[in-house]
Amino acid sequence: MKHYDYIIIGFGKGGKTLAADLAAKGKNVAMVEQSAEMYGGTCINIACIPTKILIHHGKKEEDLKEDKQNFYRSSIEDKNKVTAALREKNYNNLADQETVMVYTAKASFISDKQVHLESETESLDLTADYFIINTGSQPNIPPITGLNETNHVYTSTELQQVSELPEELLIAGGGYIGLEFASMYANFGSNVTVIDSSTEFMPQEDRDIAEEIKKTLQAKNISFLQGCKLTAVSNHSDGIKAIVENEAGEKAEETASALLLATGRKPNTEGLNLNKAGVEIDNKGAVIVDDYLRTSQKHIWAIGDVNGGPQFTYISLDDYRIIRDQLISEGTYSLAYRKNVPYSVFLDPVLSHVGLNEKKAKEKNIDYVVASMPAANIPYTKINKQSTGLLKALVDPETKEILGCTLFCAESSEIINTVRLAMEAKLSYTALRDNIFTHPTMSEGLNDLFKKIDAKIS
Ligand SMILES: Cc1cc2nc3c(=O)[nH]c(=O)nc-3n(C[C@H](O)[C@H](O)[C@H](O)COP(=O)(O)OP(=O)(O)OC[C@H]3O[C@@H](n4cnc5c(N)ncnc54)[C@H](O)[C@@H]3O)c2cc1C
Ligand SMILES: NC(=O)c1ccc[n+]([C@@H]2O[C@H](COP(=O)([O-])OP(=O)(O)OC[C@H]3O[C@@H](n4cnc5c(N)ncnc54)[C@H](O)[C@@H]3O)[C@@H](O)[C@H]2O)c1
Repeated sequence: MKHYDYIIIGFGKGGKTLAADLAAKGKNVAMVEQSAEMYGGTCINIACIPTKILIHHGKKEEDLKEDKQNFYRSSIEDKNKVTAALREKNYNNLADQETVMVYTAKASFISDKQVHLESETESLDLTADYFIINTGSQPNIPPITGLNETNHVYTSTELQQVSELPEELLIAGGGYIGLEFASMYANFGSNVTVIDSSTEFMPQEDRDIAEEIKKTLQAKNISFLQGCKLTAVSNHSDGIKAIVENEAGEKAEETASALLLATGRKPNTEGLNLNKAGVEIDNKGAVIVDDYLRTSQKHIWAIGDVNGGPQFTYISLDDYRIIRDQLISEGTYSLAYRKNVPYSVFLDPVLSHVGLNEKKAKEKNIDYVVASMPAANIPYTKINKQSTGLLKALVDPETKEILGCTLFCAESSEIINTVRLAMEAKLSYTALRDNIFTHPTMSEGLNDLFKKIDAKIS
């Protein structure tokens, strides 16, 4: 039986980066990926990269989209071309290493030192000293009557494979995927309705930000059925019929050409036989880890979505840093040091956030001053013609440090990283107020946003 120093299960962001580092140190590594369509993991094949390619195409000028079906088809083709190239590059990055073997098979544990690999062509067992579980997450599908008998119902992965633009798209779920897809498909020319079980639109955001976003999405003709659950689906002429139930139990019918299920994602632990390895999971199926991402077995780590942390590619990468530190360096970096995790929701314009907003500051009883500014105040919006949006910043009136920032404006996914760096460095808000930014740019909006704090601080 072949023995490795490390077996990594799942070709995710953290695992593939770790595999390359371990190979550079001369370690023997087996990378096990269940699907030849998934070398490189979720991000490059079915998530961040392909969806952002489509979002980018969707934002192009209207005259290019005159034949919307044709335009959409060519956007899907472009997306497929890029992901295929990335997949190949990711495969070769590891397969070309002398001490790495890539196996295309589904892995499951036999014991805490042995895994079984199963594919259409091979069935074998491997042993290792150490294991990294990096199996990601999968769509969480709530119980919906008629799902298995109904056509034109898709997960985010499946919808990206359909090259026909749905005329009417129903989306169940008003979270990251639901809203990004709503904005994107509306830009491509679909009529979009979002069914969201949450009573509040974007409940985690401050109401002024959420209202600005909702107004912007409604201006794209996106409709919202807030506080409503999708409970049943059936075939209807060339599309689907959906039964939607509000909190009072009243039922309504919606019809559309297609339905996207964007109702959350759950850790991918089914079928791994973790009990045979003595690795514990929680009641949501996530692998239980300590601050160093060690599982209940000290020689087995879990990295990325599967450990139940925030589901972002950059968190999988930061998980990698924690494990790399233990394997290759002094092992001091841990979850305890991870603060101010930013996020960007790729709407049009993008919503980005880091740290506290007013809602969270109030919940935590934290003293703050706040300043806000319309995106239209930034001179660059006269050039990019993207004047929609609102910017907000919270500052600690005692220390003058930045507590948080929400940017709903063009290019906010770039700008937010500067704000986070200032927060991590514990700089005074005046550092951003007075920073020399190039001109004309969206970033220079930070000068004006933080200048507004002056008047709030005595
Ligand atoms: C539509 C969509 C858009 C997204 N957009 C963004 C974004 O813009 N920015 C962002 O930061 N995040 C985004 N995310 C989230 C991000 O994609 C994930 O958080 C990230 O890819 C998770 O990476 P990972 O390292 O946990 O594992 P993954 O990249 O998910 O890799 C897990 C791999 O394990 C394999 N696997 C599973 N079980 C087994 C097994 N038993 N044996 C062998 N192999 C197995 C899977 O096939 C998969 O390739 C998005 C997600 C979705 C669905
Ligand atoms: N830009 C990004 O970084 C990005 C983009 C896409 C996805 N992601 C990641 O992927 C994860 C999964 O995204 P998601 O949007 O699927 O999950 P989510 O948890 O963000 O949102 C799920 C939504 O579904 C709703 N819902 C649940 N059951 C429902 C039902 N029966 N009917 C109607 N609504 C229902 C919930 O109220 C919630 O709003 C996110 O948590 C995020 O971390 C990140």
